[in-house]
Amino acid sequence: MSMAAKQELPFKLNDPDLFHSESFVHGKWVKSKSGKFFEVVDPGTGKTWAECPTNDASDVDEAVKSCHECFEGYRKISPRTRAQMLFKWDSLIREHREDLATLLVYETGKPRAEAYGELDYSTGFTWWFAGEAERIQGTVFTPSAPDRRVFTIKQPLGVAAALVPWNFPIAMVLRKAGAALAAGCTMVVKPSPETPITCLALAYLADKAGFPKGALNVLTTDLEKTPDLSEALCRHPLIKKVTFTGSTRVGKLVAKLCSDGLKKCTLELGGNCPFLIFDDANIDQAMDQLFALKWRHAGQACVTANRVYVQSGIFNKFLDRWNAKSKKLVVGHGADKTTTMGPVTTPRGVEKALSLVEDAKAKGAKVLMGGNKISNNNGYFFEPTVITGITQEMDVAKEEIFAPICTFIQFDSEQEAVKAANDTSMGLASYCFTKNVDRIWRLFENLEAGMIGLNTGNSSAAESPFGGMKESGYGKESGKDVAVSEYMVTKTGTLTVEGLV
Ligand SMILES: O=CCCC(=O)O
Repeated sequence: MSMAAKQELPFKLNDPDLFHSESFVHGKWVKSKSGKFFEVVDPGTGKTWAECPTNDASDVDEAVKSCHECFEGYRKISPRTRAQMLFKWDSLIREHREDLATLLVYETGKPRAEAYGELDYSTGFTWWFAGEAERIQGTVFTPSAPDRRVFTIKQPLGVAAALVPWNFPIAMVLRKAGAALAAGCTMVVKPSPETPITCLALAYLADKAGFPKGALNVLTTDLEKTPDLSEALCRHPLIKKVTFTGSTRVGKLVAKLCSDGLKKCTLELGGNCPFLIFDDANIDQAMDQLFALKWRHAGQACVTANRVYVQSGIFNKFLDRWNAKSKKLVVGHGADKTTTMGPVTTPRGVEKALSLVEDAKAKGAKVLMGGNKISNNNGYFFEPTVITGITQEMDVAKEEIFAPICTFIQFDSEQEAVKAANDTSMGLASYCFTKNVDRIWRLFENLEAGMIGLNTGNSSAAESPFGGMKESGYGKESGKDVAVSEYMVTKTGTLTVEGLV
C-alpha cells in the first residue's frame, strides 16, 4: 500500500480497490527510483488528497522494456481477443462510473454532472475501439504488371507513449490507449501531474479486464520532472510512436524530439476556436450550444469557443441574453450538487485568466461581467467573465484562453467574419450558426480548422475523426480507420505469379 493510500480520502468510493497512487509497471504498483512523491491537490479546496511517485528519466527504460516484452506477444493475439479485452475494460469502466466520477471531480475540479459527461464520452472510445480492432484490413489489387499481384497489410508499430493532459484525463487516456491497444500496440502513459489517480484507476481496470502485463504501463510525475520524463520517453529507441495532447509550445518540442528518431507522432494542440453567429441563426440554438461549449469545465477545453463573432443585427440582443443566462451560473466545488461551474484546475490557470483580463482592459476592452479571482475555500476559482471590444492585438484574442472568459466581437459581413475567424495560427475547431444552407457549405469549406460545427457546438465523439490543422497539430484521434492507423504501418507485398499470363 502506498503512503497516500493510508491517508483518509476526502470522499468515499464504492470500490476502495479502485484507488491506487503508485505507478503501474508490468502488472505491479511501483515507486520511483528516487523514492520521491508529489502531491495531488483538490482544485476546489487547494488541499492535498493523494501522493504519487515522482518518476524521472531513470524510470523510463524499465517501463518501456516491459511494454516491449508484452508487445512481442500482444501483437500476435487475435483481433477478436483484443476486442474482447477492450469490451471487458469498457464494462468495468461503466461499472465504476460513480467512483471514477468522484475521482474526476477531485482531480480536475469539474462539477459531478460534467464528470458523468466525460465518462459517457470516454466509454465511447473503449466501445468504438473494441469494434475497430476487428475491422483492421489490408487491400489486394492487380497492378500494371499483369503477372503480379499487390497486397497490403497493416501491422502494429510497437510501443507507444502517451503524454496526456489534465482537462479530460479519462477521455484522453481512453482515446489514445483504446486506439493503440486495438491496433496491437502497447503503451506507456504519462498522465498530467494534476490527474494521475484516474489514469491509475484505468490501468487497474485494464489489468482486471485481462490485458497482459506491460500492455498499459503508467508512469506518474510532477511538473518539474515532466520534461525530463517526457524527453526520455520520446527518445527511447523502443518507443515507435508518441501521442501528445496539450499546448502548441510543448507540441513543437515533442515533434522535435520525435524527429531525431523519425518517430511517428500525433499532436492534438492548442485551439483558438472562433464561433460565428449570423443574423439568421436560431438564437436559442446558438445560445444553448455556446453555453454548453464555452462554460464546460470552466472554459478548459481545447475545442472551446475562444472568440465569439456575432453579426450586428443580433449582437446586442444576443449579448444581453448571454449575460443574463451566464449570471445564473453557480460557481463552487465540483462535489456540491448546486454547482454548475467548478474551479479552474491549476493555480496557474487563475493567474493566466487574470493576466488576460488585465491585458485586454489595458488595450481598451470592456469587461461586462466578472474578471476577478474568487476567494472561496482556498480553491482556484475565477468568475465567469464576459468581455467585448476585443481587437486582434489582445492576448485574449491571440492565445488559447483556457479559463471561463468569453469574448464577443461584432461583425457585418460573412467575408469579414471568415477573415477574422481564420486570422490565427491555430486551426482546431470552428463553429458557425446560420439557417442559410449555401452559407453553411461555404463556411464549411472556408473556415480553416480540422473540425467544423455547423449549427452544432461540441461535436467530439469516438466515431468522428478528431484533430486540427495549422499550429493545432496533425494526426487524427477517433473516427473510423484513421485513429487506429496512426498506430500501424502499412506493408506492401508484391508477388510475381508464374503462369498467370
Ligand atoms: O481539450 C481537448 C479535448 C476535448 C474533446 O475531446 O472534446
